[in-house]
Amino acid sequence: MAAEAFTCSSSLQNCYSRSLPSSVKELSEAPSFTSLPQFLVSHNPRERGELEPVCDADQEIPAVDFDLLVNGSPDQRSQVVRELGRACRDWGFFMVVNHGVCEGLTEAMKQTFAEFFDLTAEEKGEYEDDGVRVMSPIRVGTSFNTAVDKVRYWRDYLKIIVHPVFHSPAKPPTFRDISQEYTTRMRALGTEILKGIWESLGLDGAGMTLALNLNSCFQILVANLYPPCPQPELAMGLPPHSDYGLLTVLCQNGVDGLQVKHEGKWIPVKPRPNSFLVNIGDQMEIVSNGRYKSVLHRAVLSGKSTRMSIVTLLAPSLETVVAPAPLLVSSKNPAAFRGMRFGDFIEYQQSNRLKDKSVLDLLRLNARE
Ligand SMILES: O=C(O)CCC(=O)C(=O)O
Ligand SMILES: [Fe+2]
Repeated sequence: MAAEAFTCSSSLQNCYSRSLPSSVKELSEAPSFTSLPQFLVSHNPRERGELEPVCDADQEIPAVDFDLLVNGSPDQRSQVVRELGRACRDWGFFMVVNHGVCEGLTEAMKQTFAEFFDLTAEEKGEYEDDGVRVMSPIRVGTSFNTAVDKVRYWRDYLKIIVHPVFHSPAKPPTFRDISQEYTTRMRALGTEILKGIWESLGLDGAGMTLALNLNSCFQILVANLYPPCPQPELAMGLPPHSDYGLLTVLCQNGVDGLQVKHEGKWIPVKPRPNSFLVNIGDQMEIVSNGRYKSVLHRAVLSGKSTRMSIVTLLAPSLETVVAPAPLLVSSKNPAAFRGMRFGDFIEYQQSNRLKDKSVLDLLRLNARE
């Protein structure tokens, strides 16, 4: 496919109903598509002087034993809580092992997402993301937000708000049951991890649900699809960003691509069988008064394989005004952020370009960061 013909379609933007490629998946599958049109060139490491990844293994990434956290003796729990605290402080992300979520469920979730992405453009078009109604419960699209992106990222997505009200696309027929079970398990897992993190800050774990209105927490399920890219070094799946929630639980399909910034360097995170990767989000940085920082990460591409990641993001209810926990604020540690209603934070984050920690940065109260 000629780059020009593709470009003038203004495609990947509003063309699900037309006979043009409507996704990077479709584009990637076109036999004659061999080079990227300019609007998909989103990465030039030399120009940006970015640091290249330096580690080719992730053995240092902390692991947290979920079973010991919830079923261990009080001593074992205290030990895991301390490890959680260290992981949050030093890394902002960690692997969760012994989580008790059956592998069959995670595999079924990946499979049913793959079937969704295989639906026709017309079938998916019902949920097309217009980039403006960013709180629509089900959104399908490409890039991050095509209404504001300067360049297109090489990523197709399906985003579904699953709590406090559960939503599901009608197709494929298995989607509803599988996603309901998966998201319920993820919410339970995430809430227990949040409790451990809360305790590691010296706060009362039992008070967390009330403080963050977690009974009506905001939870979103996102599938990211990164098809093989003909020029992977010139494009990005997702640019460096932090996640907007309290924490994110991620599973991957076995293809490399996630990189996390740690001590100024990009570290590739190898998908580890039967584990979830958890990272701290912006709301946790705010409530912890900057003790636990949200972590920058990005998705790079493969020339050969399709990568899929499934993201569960947990956050306070939309009405919650998120501010530093009062017990973590003192004259020695003044509030580092001003409070903001979470619903306003997410709308702003989703309506603007994805760039580093730009939304959180707007709330900083002093320059000590
Ligand atoms: O694909 C990945 O591994 C990361 C996805 C991600 O960062 C996101 O959806 O926010
Ligand atoms: Fe992310």
